[in-house]
Amino acid sequence: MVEKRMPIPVSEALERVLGEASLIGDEKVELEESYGRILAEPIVASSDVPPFNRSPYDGYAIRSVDSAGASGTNRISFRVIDHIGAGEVSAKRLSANEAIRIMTGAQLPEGADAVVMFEQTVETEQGITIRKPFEALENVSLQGEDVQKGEVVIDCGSLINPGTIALLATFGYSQVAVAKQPVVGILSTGTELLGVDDELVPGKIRNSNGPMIVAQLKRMGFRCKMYGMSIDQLDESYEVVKKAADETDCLITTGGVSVGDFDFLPAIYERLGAEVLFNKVAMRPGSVTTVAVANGRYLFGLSGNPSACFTGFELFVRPALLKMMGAGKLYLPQTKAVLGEDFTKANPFTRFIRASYDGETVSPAGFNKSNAVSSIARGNALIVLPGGSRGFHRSDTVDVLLLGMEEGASKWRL
Ligand SMILES: Nc1nc2c(c(=O)[nH]1)N[C@H]1C(S)=C(S)[C@@H](COP(=O)(O)OP(=O)(O)OC[C@H]3O[C@@H](n4cnc5c(N)ncnc54)[C@H](O)[C@@H]3O)O[C@H]1N2
Ligand code: MOO
Ligand SMILES: [Mg+2]
Repeated sequence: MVEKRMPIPVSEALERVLGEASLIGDEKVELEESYGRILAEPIVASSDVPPFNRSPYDGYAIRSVDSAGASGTNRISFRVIDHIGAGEVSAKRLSANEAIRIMTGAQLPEGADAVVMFEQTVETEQGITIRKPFEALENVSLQGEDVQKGEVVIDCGSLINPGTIALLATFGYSQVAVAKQPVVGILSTGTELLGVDDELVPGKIRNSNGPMIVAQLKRMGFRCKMYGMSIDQLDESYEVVKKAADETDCLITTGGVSVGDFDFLPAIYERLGAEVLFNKVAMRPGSVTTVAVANGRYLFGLSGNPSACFTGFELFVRPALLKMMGAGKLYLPQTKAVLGEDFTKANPFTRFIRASYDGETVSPAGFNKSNAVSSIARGNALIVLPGGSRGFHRSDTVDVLLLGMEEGASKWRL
């Protein structure tokens, strides 16, 4: 008798997975190594930004009071007493009707409270004339207008993006506290599997899941430990899984989780004494996705079918790894879009369709069965159709998860 498995909703499965995540700890890295990592400390402004009042234009620094009453018929003259570029500080202090020629980024001289752009001046023998009055602080970039000293600018748990790098540099963080990255292992199971260089022979296929998961991890900035391929033989697979599980924080296996005669992962989990969190999820593809934990380590048993394997990674592995790092945004960004074509198949379970999203419309990316490889490559998104629904039509609005975005979302509605 084949074992009867009870499917649980995706949200419930996710909750069980995330409930097992323990923080991996943090480490210091050089600023230039920190891109793509998760901040393990908030960024606190060590100074105002900008740190001084400065000119946002190339022009002349003046005292606004001196410009009062200026007009086309009453041009007001200024004597130019100094000339500074960014990085220089004038030693002069402005007196009545004096101006300092100043370049963008230079600190406003003493006494000055406005800047006149070159284009608003006429040069004369002695200096310049202007034809309009300026208000106090007109054309001045104010100290602290961007960030104020002591402010928490970026929260702990944020992804370090290029802008974060700019901030870290602004505040003098030559080293940054970031979350350590979990050690992730990958093992592809299946007697049918060949390496990428092998010739196809009857009954065999090349291992595509292994390299695909390496790339899914790489997209998250992770490297991984490769455990290659193992044949469907219980003792042999057990030894590899045991070794890999001992050496990693998270082991991802592909294949061998269903109810077939050569699907040995369930027996391996049992032999390991692992706790199986679930082995059936109400989703398509990836219904057989199995997640277990042993000694505080994750064992992700992703389905062998490529589309199911891909989806299982994005839905469960990705948020779990991010949670281990204390990330604030665990989930793929979600949006709504208009369906580009009919999808009339019934959805007994929540269905995740590899799809192509153009910013407005989303359409299935071709052949979309669990065993499909092509639609993974052609897609940049997943359409989510709720379980128990059928008959989605062109122009209907559907939920979409976006793939490959730099940073995810902090909430999910599945
Ligand atoms: N009687 C039942 N049969 C099946 C059920 C079921 O509920 N009852 N579930 C089906 C579903 S759904 C899926 S999905 C698959 C899952 O199977 P496994 O996770 O056990 O994976 P395998 O049997 O090892 O392989 C499935 C499929 O994928 C190919 N594969 C495996 N590894 C790779 C790889 N590394 N690269 C590319 N392709 C791979 C493999 O050759 C098979 O074609 O079970 C259904 N059966
Ligand atoms: O796990 Mo299977 O992918 O539902 O097709
Ligand atoms: Mg199988």
